[in-house]
Amino acid sequence: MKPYIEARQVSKRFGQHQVLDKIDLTLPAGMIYGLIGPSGAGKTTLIKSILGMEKVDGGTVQVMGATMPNRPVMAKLGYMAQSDALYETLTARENLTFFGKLMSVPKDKLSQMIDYAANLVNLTQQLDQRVSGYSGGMKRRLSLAIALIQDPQLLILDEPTVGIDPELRQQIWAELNKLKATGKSMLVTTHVMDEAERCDYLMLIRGGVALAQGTPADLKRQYKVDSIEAVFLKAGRMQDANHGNR
Ligand SMILES: Nc1ncnc2c1ncn2[C@@H]1O[C@H](COP(=O)(O)OP(=O)(O)OP(=O)(O)O)[C@@H](O)[C@H]1O
Repeated sequence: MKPYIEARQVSKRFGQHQVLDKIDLTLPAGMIYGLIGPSGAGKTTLIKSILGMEKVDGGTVQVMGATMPNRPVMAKLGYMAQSDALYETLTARENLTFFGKLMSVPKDKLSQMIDYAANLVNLTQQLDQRVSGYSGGMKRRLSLAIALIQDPQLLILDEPTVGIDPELRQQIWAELNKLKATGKSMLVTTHVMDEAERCDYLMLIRGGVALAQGTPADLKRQYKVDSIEAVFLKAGRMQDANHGNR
């Protein structure tokens, strides 16, 4: 079976600024892949390049065996962007209905999927409230519910848990793991180190360069430290030292 995502040597520049430098990423079925890095590292640009929303300057990207953008593949994936794109004057239910129809969720399944997705993100009680009255965290949760509405095989989630309280974050991660157990895959960006530890595989990215890639356990072993945060700091110092030597 082809990997869900296969990116080879992806490079991207904005003007003179090299934002991605020869990135390789392979996401097979049944895996949670974490992209972790500081603000401006290139995580969102990598995701947009994978989705075909940014044109790359070098390298190749395939999603489910297709070059993006590709409509049939888009229908099989759920994408949660970093900024919420919601209809503020509509209720959450109306938003979910709109996006469900857009994603061609069968009519007889739509209300069941809305209940499932709303329950997952703990919005069942507020489903019929207008989004304009939602807090930032509630909007994040609704965006996640929308990404799940067509029961996608592949989820691409850009900072899905920003503004979400720790208890609900735990629940969301538990659900992501359940989805994974059914063969679905997720590409998730995060700043939060304990979330990085929950991923099956990580790419540490800084200044558009993949500093390190591996399972959390492998990375800690390789860098001889006991946390992903420490791996990051050590890999970053090594990157700085190499730059200094140039
Ligand atoms: N359309 C654009 N035009 C010019 N520069 C851009 C554009 N989009 C992103 N950049 C630059 O590319 C770099 C990487 O941005 P990107 O949003 O991919 O980082 P990130 O790792 O997702 O950061 P954050 O965690 O803050 O979202 C940044 O320096 C950003 O300013």
